Amino acid sequence: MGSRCLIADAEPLVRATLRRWLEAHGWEILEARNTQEVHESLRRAPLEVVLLDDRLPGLSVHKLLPELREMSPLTSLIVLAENAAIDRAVQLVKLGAEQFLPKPVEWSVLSRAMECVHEARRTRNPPEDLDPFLGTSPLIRRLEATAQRVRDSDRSILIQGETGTGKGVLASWLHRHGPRAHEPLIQLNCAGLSPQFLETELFGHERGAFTSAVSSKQGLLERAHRGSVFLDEVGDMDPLVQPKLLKVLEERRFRRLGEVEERSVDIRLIAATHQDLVERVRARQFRSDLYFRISILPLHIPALRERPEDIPPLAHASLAQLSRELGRPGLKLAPQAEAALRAYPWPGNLRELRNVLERSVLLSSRSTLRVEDLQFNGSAIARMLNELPEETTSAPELHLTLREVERRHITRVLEAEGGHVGRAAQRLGIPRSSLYQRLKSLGLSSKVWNPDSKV
Ligand SMILES: Nc1ncnc2c1ncn2[C@@H]1O[C@H](COP(=O)(O)OP(=O)(O)OP(=O)(O)O)[C@@H](O)[C@H]1O
Repeated sequence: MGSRCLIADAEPLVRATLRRWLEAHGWEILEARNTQEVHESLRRAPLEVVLLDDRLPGLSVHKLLPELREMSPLTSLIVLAENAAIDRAVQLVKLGAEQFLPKPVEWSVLSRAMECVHEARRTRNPPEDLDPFLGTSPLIRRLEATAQRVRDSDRSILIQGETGTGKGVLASWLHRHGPRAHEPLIQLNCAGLSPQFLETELFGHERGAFTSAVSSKQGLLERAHRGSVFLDEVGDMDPLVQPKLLKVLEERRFRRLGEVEERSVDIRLIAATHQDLVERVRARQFRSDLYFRISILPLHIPALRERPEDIPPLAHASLAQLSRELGRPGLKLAPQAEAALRAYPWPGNLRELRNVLERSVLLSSRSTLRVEDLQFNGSAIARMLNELPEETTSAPELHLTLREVERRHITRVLEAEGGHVGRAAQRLGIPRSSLYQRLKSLGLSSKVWNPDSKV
């Protein structure tokens, strides 16, 4: 799934034209015809970008922009306007717009604007005020003890952990509590970047290095001089760029693209990956010399399902933060809601926990969330349920095949048991091994159950 962009414009033709171009460039598109629909879309799902016509019916753009800024601080707001006077642009930026594009929009201008959005997201620093060691489990205590030991070292650190476990949050903590805390921390996500792009981002280029290099550009390494570089998804780094990174780590030297002279740079590398790097080395996709260099000090963040006792304190911390951000004081969890959160397997880890709570708070007016307020609908389990055929009201289940009924029932029981195969098997009255066989033969993907769960 691509990044999400909302096109907010009253003109169907404008929406259709922008949609076609943006979809062709990998964006997932939502549309809004007025300001009310903009609010609804933002409440339903997180958005990376809103392309906002400044004459959208409903609230004036002067009122809407500050509201959207507050509702969703990480969404990029780009205003499209026919009146492209500079003082107007300045005014809109002051109100919270990130960019201002004159209408009719030229594709090259839009392309640059969307690239800026991607760039800002790739290099955006992780939130600084989160405590990466929240919880009481032995696993998280061990991680804290190891992190405390390595934070003062100047060696590279490798953080491993599933998606959403908080690798970026830990990287930020390591920088802020390390010897380079007063110097910059520069972040780059290496996933999906072509070797040329990655190289110019990291090392910069000289004027004329390639056709579109009309001026010279400083790379991220130079910007991070004396500070730290956080390379997220380092396992995805193109093999052509890997030896150049190794050279920086070993010799502290590099060349900008198209430059003859070498430059020196002093950085501390914090790398992160959700992949098994040893496996990548074995498959010859990651250089072994670079692996040994960056994995001297490895830190592993455990998945949330391995430490369910940490879920309640993490959920309470997220609710306290949401209380502040959304102006909803006293947000709490009812005991059953807390138990439901504990039982869920959280394939998307802390990020998913935060998203589920945010959605639940936005869609409920209660300050103590009950189990029925919890909005797991973005989760793998709920998606599976939604994919199942609708029940007919007159004769429920009669139109279903036996296989479909079985599939539906097993999915429901697994959902009720938070993806826990052992407990689901007990409820179904069959051995765990038989349930695994049924899951396989019914084609239920491991996303709906927790592969590590024990009876
Ligand atoms: N210690 C924490 N306390 C509260 N929330 C957290 C914590 N760590 C992470 N989160 C939540 O999870 C989100 C993802 O964190 P982060 O980007 O650090 O994870 P990640 O492991 O680097 O993810 P990815 O593998 O996708 O790069 C954060 O934006 C935050 O909402």
